[in-house]
Amino acid sequence: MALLLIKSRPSNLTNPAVRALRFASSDGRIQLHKSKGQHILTNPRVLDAIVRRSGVGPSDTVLEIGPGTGNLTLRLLEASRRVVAVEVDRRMVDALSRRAEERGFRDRLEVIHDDFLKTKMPSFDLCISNIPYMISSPLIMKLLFESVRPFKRATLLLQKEFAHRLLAKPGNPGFNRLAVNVKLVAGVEFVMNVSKRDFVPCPKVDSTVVTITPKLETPNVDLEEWRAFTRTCFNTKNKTVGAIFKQKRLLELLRRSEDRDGGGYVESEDGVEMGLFKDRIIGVLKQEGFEERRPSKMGIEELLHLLELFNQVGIFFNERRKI
Ligand SMILES: C[S@@+](CC[C@H](N)C(=O)[O-])C[C@H]1O[C@@H](n2cnc3c(N)ncnc32)[C@H](O)[C@@H]1O
Repeated sequence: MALLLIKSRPSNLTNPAVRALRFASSDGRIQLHKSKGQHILTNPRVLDAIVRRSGVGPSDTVLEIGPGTGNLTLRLLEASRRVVAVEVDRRMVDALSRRAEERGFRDRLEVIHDDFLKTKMPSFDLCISNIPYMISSPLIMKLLFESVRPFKRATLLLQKEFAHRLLAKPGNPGFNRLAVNVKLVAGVEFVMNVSKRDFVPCPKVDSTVVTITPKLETPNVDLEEWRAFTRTCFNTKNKTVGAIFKQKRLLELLRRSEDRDGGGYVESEDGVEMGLFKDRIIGVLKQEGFEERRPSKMGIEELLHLLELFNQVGIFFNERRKI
């Protein structure tokens, strides 16, 4: 029986202009690549605190994204039933596998050698990771919207400013589309700040640990439509939602604008045009150019439903709030 599972796929992260850094680890010298976000968390107190605050228990399967040389992984193996780690760098996969084997953990560790954003999502109870910061947004979207089955919680070490935008309330500076998308399906909580001095090599920015807990019930919404809708709302900087969709006026205009064939365009005060065909919204045209969208299944009723959901996540249509 293969005890240490390593699934492999060639990496496409082969930028020749990569800026490499020298780092002396306990496993020998490994060249760390900034382009892969390789900042190793070395402070044992912080590592222990992350494990403790994650609430991991002996029955949990943990997903770790970007385990690196395994400083966090070994602690997670001590505390959990099983760890599935996804790592893009072959050298890290080897270093981690060696360390896990030395510590007698090899039958409880599965290492997937792949880019997390491209790999098939494994099943897991908890995700606990010091992630590569440059893929933070797509990583969180993948966790929340592509998980095979519901998971309990994700405990993530994020760049401090990024974490604070996720924690921001509607109307606060920094509140962005990712925060809205996350808020629809999950709750985000602050856990602790981590100094940049706790990493080797020392990054330019401090970090923050947050937990992201999926809601037990998610709203009844076509997530693809929701994401297109929030993209429209957040593409127009420094505007309120009310300015983008003047609800009554927009709907009146939409209905009146329909031509003989059932198609038409209307323009809002902010230069946002919506294309209609037989009561279906087929595209959004803005001052900067046409935003490509597949013909939408969304009709006027669905648009109103999305606006209602916006209220539920705390963005009120009629309030003059900046988003
Ligand atoms: C910030 S380091 C964290 C290392 C380790 N978890 C720690 O706490 O010390 C990020 C790790 O993610 C890996 N990585 C970068 N991009 C990745 C991707 N797209 N998929 C999976 N792993 C990735 C890097 O090779 C690196 O090992």
